[in-house]
Amino acid sequence: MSSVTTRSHQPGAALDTPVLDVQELSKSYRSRKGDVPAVRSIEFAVHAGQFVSVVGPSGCGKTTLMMCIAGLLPISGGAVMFRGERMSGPRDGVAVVFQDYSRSLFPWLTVEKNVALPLRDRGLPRAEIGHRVRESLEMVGLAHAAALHPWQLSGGMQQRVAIARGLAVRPEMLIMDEPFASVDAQTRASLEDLLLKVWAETGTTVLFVTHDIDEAVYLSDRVVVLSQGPSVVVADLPVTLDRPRDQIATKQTALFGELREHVYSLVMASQRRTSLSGEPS
Ligand SMILES: Nc1ncnc2c1ncn2[C@@H]1O[C@H](COP(=O)(O)OP(=O)(O)OP(=O)(O)O)[C@@H](O)[C@H]1O
Repeated sequence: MSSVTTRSHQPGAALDTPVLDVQELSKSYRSRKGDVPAVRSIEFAVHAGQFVSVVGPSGCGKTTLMMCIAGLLPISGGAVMFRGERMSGPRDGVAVVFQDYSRSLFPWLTVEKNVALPLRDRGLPRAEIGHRVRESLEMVGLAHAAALHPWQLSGGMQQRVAIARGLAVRPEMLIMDEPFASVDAQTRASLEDLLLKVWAETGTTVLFVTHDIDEAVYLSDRVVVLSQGPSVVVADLPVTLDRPRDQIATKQTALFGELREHVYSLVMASQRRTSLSGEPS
């Protein structure tokens, strides 16, 4: 059993201080023709322990937004506040998991060494590194694979290693950018459930980007819907489905159907408005 401190998750509880407060964030990329805006004026907050997903039309700026929030890209305007402090670069309390596990894991390092990497960077003592690596590999069910190399694992297992690496730093917030987009549907469902289990065990705040509206509704406490790029927030919807969730029972509820339809219609409406006017609304 994992020795991680277990915090029982109560959606709606301890929601006073936002862990993350995104204030009028804008980001433009430089091009030869001048600045090209990718996100316009994004505003939302995420409170401690919440699971919040961000969805939007393809190319609307989801990855750009996540990179800005993680402190990996400089912002053009507004502010990203983490626990009330303005973020100006990567922070120890924030871990990021990307879609492409094959590029984020080092093939020449064992699973154990991949997970240990950010802990070595932070200069943690050896014994503490060993403890945390074992703990996070246990959380994702990969304790037995510690001595293997990424290329000896399936895609789903490699993404579990990437998640373990994020968890090993015991982040206050885990940012995930389409983490399950490169695996098959069955693996995706089991990774979603694994993530919900780890989230409930650790109480980590999760900010999750996905193309998949069903996935966003299934996992989240809230779904933030972005417009076509340069994006703004068009809706911030609470998801009041009971927890723990179940791939079959939850998705059969009337509420799940209503929520997915609502989010889907918002995304489609935003796409339609853009293609009719040529301008994002
Ligand atoms: N490094 C860059 N330089 C210039 N423009 C960029 C850069 N990265 C992204 N863009 C542009 O910014 C806009 C938003 O891209 P981004 O990848 O953030 O969107 P996305 O919503 O994550 O896309 P997808 O849904 O396809 O994953 C796009 O028009 C894209 O072409």
